[in-house]
Amino acid sequence: MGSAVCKPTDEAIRQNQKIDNELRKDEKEQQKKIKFLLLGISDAGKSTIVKQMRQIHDGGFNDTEIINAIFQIRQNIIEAFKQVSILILKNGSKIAENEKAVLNVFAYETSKVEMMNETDELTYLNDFRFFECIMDFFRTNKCHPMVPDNIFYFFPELHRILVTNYVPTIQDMIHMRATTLGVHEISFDFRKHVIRLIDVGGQKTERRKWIHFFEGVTAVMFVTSLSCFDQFVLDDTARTEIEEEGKATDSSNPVVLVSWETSLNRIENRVLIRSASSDASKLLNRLQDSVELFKSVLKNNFLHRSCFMLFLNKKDVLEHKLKALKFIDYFPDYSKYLIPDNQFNTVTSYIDNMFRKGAGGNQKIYSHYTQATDTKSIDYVFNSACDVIFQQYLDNVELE
Ligand SMILES: Nc1nc2c(ncn2[C@@H]2O[C@H](COP(=O)(O)OP(=O)(O)OP(=O)(O)O)[C@@H](O)[C@H]2O)c(=O)[nH]1
Ligand SMILES: [Mg+2]
Repeated sequence: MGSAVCKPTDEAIRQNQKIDNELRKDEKEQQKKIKFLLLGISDAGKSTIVKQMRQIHDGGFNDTEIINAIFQIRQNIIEAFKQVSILILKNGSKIAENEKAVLNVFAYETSKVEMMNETDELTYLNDFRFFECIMDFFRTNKCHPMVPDNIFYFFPELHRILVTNYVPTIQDMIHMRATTLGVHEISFDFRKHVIRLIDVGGQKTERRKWIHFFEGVTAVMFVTSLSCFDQFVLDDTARTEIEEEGKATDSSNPVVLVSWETSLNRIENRVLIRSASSDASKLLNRLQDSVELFKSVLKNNFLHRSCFMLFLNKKDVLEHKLKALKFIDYFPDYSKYLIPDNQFNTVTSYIDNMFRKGAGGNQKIYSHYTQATDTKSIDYVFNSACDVIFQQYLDNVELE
């Protein structure tokens, strides 16, 4: 008795082939996808790089984003004015009484400004920008550790921005600050590949989410701010102590006395200025924090096959800062370095070395000095970084 073999019909064969082809196509598509992870401390410039990539490769911003930006940018301006007001009031310089009253509103009752109707708010902001003390602040400062960097771009543009029919330009969108919460992804075609670019929040509370995205990462783009060498945050122990004891507003506490919340992020970072009275042991330099973070990312087992790109960002802000501040005052060890002058090239090479010291012998790190707000230069740097990443990626694929 012969066994009955069920012969597949032509239709079934065709269906099978179709499924096989689709699976192969999916596999190829997947291989073409390259995963880039942007990591780094808060305010380093990660999201700014994403915005530039969207602008260059992904059709730019849509209308809804542009409308939202009108309010976000105005909020950025109010927050910056708050910091500037606090600085001027603390400085104790002579100010006219009527101006002092307005400075006090910006410094300590910002919500009053935020609650105004649009016309009143715009008038209030427009009057404020012509105060002698405010104009003087922006005449003498091109950056300040307590004041968000973007206000130095926005201030000369306020005549255009503080009007009812304001429409943000692309440059305005790039300079706008919005702290990243959660994890965001964009993808775009690049050469023969699809790049998945993942942006995370850099605040300490956000960092615990990162690990969930570490698998299959082709390249880590670690972004750091070169210019944060004069900024401090409370170290973890001090922050816990202060928060637990509810002393956040106690002016007798020497650390809190010099702490002012900035728009860097409203949730957890208080950026501090070191003062003679501050307890240095409780302060963590933000550049040092960034170096430590880089070391811990490098050590992560999930990332041992990833390519590491270090973007030493905000080079324009660093250049300004070095005209007013001595790097050695913040990093005394710099005195032992080659020729420890205050020149941009020497300082940046020292900073680059600080990051490299954390790398193991066989881990290659490619670094770039960047200004993420400059579209042309970030496009150029991104392309050069991709040349290396793709080469390493193809070498790895061949080895598999
Ligand atoms: N002048 C200057 N400003 C920059 C540069 N890069 C970024 N910025 C500004 O710095 C601010 C912070 O940049 P973001 O890209 O939001 O920083 P981030 O790393 O995403 O910060 P988190 O989302 O908090 O992790 C924004 O206002 C940017 O416009 C730069 O190279 N030069
Ligand atoms: Mg961000």
